Amino acid sequence: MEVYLRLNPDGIEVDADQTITEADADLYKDNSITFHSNTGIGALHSQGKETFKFDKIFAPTTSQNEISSYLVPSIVRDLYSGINSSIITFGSKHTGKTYTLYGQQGLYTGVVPRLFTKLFQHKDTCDKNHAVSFKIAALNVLNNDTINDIFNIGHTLSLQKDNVHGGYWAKNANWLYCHTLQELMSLLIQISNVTQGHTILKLEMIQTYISSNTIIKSTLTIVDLENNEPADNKLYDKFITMIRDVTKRTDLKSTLNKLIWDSIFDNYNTRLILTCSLLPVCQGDTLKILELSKYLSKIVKYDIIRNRSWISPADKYEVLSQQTQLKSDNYQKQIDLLNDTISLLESKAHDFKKKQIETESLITDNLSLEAQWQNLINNETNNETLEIMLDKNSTLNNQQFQLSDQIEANKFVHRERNNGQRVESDFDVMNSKLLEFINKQETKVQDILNENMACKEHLDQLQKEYSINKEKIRLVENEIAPFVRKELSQHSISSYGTVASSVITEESLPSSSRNSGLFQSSTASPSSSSVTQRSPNRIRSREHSLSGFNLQILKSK
Ligand SMILES: Nc1ncnc2c1ncn2[C@@H]1O[C@H](COP(=O)(O)OP(=O)(O)OP(=O)(O)O)[C@@H](O)[C@H]1O
Repeated sequence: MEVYLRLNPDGIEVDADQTITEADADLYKDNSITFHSNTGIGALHSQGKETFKFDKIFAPTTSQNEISSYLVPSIVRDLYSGINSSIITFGSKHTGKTYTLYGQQGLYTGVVPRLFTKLFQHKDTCDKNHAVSFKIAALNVLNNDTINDIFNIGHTLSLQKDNVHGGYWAKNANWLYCHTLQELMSLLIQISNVTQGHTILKLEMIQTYISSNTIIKSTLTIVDLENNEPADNKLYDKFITMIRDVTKRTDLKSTLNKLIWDSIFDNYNTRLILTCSLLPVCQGDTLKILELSKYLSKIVKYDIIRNRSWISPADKYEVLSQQTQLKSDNYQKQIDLLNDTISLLESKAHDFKKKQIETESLITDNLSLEAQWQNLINNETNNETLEIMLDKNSTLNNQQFQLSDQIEANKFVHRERNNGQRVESDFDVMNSKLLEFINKQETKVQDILNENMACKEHLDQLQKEYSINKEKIRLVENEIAPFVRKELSQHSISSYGTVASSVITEESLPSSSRNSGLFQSSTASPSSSSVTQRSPNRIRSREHSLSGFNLQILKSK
């Protein structure tokens, strides 16, 4: 942090008796002010002669151009180097804080508009590879600690921690992009028209180096602290308390303190401009401001640097450029690694998919086997079928073994027949021989079957005739014989056997036996004579004689 003092020109031209004169103080010597103990501020100071040192004292006659020429170039350089910068004005009432920052209303010739102009001028000199853009947000912090968004009037904002940039900022504050200097200037006018309480303005600068794919962000924070309160009131104490709290890292309570503390201490290159007046009526306030500077120089110069909270622009630039180089070096390596990892993962995924399909098919097979097994357990018929199948299978196996044994045996026989010489029989030859053998066997079987069929037909015929003859005998015995016996008894025929056969004619039978069909095939087969064991010729002659005999019986009646 650099601490500057700007003295207000009020009273410079008034009567020498009423102003601090060269005689009262060694003004601006080596950027310090020394008061003599007997007059003016020196008289107020209890310890008499006192010297207050600053990084720079801007005399009452310092013009806006001079102070800007001193401050602006270093701030532009910082911002383009990626270093955050802040300008804070603090001082007695109406001593030129706003005037220093923004200038006289309507003219805007203060440090800030000049700084903005220089930033845009520098942007125009950047090459095509180096793109620069700006965005701006502006807040008013009132004495009751409420925050108003200047770009969204009427909206009170709450505070939130800025985890990206550090410190605190207003939640949902409006950020407006500015593509031209004119846009930025018109926003500056808008800000100055609604200033109320403490005004905090943030300009974020984003630089993109397209070829190296690097983005550098830097922020400019401008704080115009209001001091409407009497000199002995608390703003000085509040300010000192804030600085003390921040350096001691104790919790900050006030919204204002939270909003500005990182602009002062957290990696910001801070320019604190203290303003005061040399008018006799302001001497009490001026003394407080001067003492403040003394306090600041003590704390800031030692504590902040010792805590390494502040990094010098050169160090920060070095770190940034090293990081950028490291990033680009590692970039390709990271891509290669990622590609390797991706292909490894893909192959693993492929393997896994394959295994998964195999497992699924195994599971399906198992389920089907299980179902079959369950089915077999549940169904006894199937069990029996299975047993039969197993039996058949084992029989088949036995036969196969037997066949192979036979083949082996054949080979052996074959070798034997070749006088013990080792002759390998080709399986095909063996097979065809076997087939030939089987065919022959089959033909034989077929012949036997045909013969059997013929025999069977003959047998059936014989059986049929046998049963017809048997029926005839039954008929003779049961129905015809009694009738014949009756006739014989009536005509005294002595021999039953000879007469019985002579009376068998259709007309002589009882009506129940006439259509029985017994006589239809009586002459069909020579075998029918087997019943009486007589030749066919003899039967024919007997019939002839029987019909004459029948006539005789009827005549005798
Ligand atoms: N160095 C200067 N040269 C010429 N005029 C100045 C200078 N400083 C301040 N003034 C004038 O003094 C008046 C008060 O200045 P300014 O409003 O900037 O004070 P301030 O400290 O911001 O006041 P406040 O405490 O009310 O915020 C303005 O009219 C301004 O133009």
